[in-house]
Amino acid sequence: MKVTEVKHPLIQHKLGLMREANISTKRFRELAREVSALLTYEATSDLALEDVNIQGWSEEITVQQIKGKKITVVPILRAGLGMMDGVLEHMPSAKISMVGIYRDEETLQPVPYFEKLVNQIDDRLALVVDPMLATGGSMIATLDLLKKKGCTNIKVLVIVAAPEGLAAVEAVHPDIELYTASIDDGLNKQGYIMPGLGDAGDKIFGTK
Ligand SMILES: O=P(O)(O)OC[C@H]1O[C@H](OP(=O)(O)OP(=O)(O)O)[C@H](O)[C@@H]1O
Ligand SMILES: O=c1cc[nH]c(=O)[nH]1
Ligand SMILES: [Mg+2]
Repeated sequence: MKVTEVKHPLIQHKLGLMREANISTKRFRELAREVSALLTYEATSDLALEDVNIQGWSEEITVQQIKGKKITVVPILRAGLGMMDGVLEHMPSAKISMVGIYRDEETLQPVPYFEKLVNQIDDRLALVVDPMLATGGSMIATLDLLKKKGCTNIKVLVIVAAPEGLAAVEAVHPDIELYTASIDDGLNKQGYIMPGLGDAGDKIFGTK
């Protein structure tokens, strides 16, 4: 699995701000969106371009455009929704595929509860977004689902990843490319990422 920890100063600065204990819902949301936009910039740096002829201001010219442009953003509900707008800043026409999965607080096992994917998802690059990769269970369940639907071109964007979650995803989905703002120290006894961000879904939605 290709894992990229994006060390760009803007990302590291914004991630540091997200870790502050008393951050407001508004600020956490803003920063999640901003970090997601920057991760998207990095994750799409290898998209193929093609030459296209257009009418320029004085003559016909050849410009470059992204080839195919078939992308679907896949937020893992709920917290993944906090990253969606940041991704869409760079690709406003992308289709959205929703996957609802929560992690059982006792067993830490993923519990799927919703699924609405775009048609012909097998034809698209899927950008899966979730701020937290902890045990990896929720991400593995999402990747299993996308592959079952025929998706072969998948990239994952997470704001914070635990080494345990990365190893778990790698073991089952070694073909995936993953971009993260930070590989943190590891999981605590409750399965939270340390130092992490706390409960990202609660922080984005203002629930406690
Ligand atoms: O890697 P894992 O151990 O599976 O944990 C990570 C998952 O936990 C969080 O979601 P949560 O279950 O809190 O749901 P929410 O987004 O609705 O708050 C997070 O957004 C991931 O989806
Ligand atoms: O640290 C963690 C782990 C799972 N889900 C979160 O929101 N935070
Ligand atoms: Mg949550």
